[in-house]
Amino acid sequence: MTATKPRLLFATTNKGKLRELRELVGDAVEVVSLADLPPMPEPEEDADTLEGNALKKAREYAQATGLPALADDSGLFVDALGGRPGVYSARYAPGDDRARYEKLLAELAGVPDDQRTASFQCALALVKPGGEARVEVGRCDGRIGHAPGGTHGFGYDPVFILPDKGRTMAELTAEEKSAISHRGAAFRKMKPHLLGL
Ligand SMILES: O=P(O)(O)OP(=O)(O)OP(=O)(O)OC[C@H]1O[C@@H](n2cnc3c(O)ncnc32)[C@H](O)[C@@H]1O
Ligand SMILES: [Mg+2]
Repeated sequence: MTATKPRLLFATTNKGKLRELRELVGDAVEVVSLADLPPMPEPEEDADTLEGNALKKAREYAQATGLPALADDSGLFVDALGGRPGVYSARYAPGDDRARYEKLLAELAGVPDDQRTASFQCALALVKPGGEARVEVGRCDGRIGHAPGGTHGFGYDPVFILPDKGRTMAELTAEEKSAISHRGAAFRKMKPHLLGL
């Protein structure tokens, strides 16, 4: 007899996140994405923490669909900018990912290497249809380069250097990224709770 796999909504509009989360979860659950459902309004990300926004997104999508929902709120925290863009990373500059990392490089022009430290941080929230909620966080430390490099990943990956590897996040394979990333770290803490759905 085969048990039915739990269904889980990956509540994100970001294709890069969706790809990474799908690979992380493997075939343990049946993944539903927003693209599989009728269009619904995007939650307003007006909390002042990643945890708050992740919970808000997961709650609203779980309520709207009746499915357990996993949402991700993440950002890049740059020490020389007092932690900016942080929780506002998606809204740091209008346009695409490239416009945002180009603005970051411009803002950091002239800042020496030892002051270019930064961290990617991720909050994952799981909300069940009954409202039960859980949040897990993950973090990855590195520094901002002087020019983009690499074609993998998404977002700010081309300008985020892993000092131990001497490569940017966008120069890693998907597997290498997930093994060390903020999202991979948060996911590994969340995984047991996904299997218990
Ligand atoms: O809210 P959803 O629909 O999930 O999608 P989003 O792209 O708006 O996601 P966020 O609100 O969490 O904003 C995160 C920002 O940080 C960037 N980001 C998140 N994770 C990243 C990663 O692993 N590598 C590079 N950039 C990342 C991403 O490109 C966004 O600009
Ligand atoms: Mg967003």
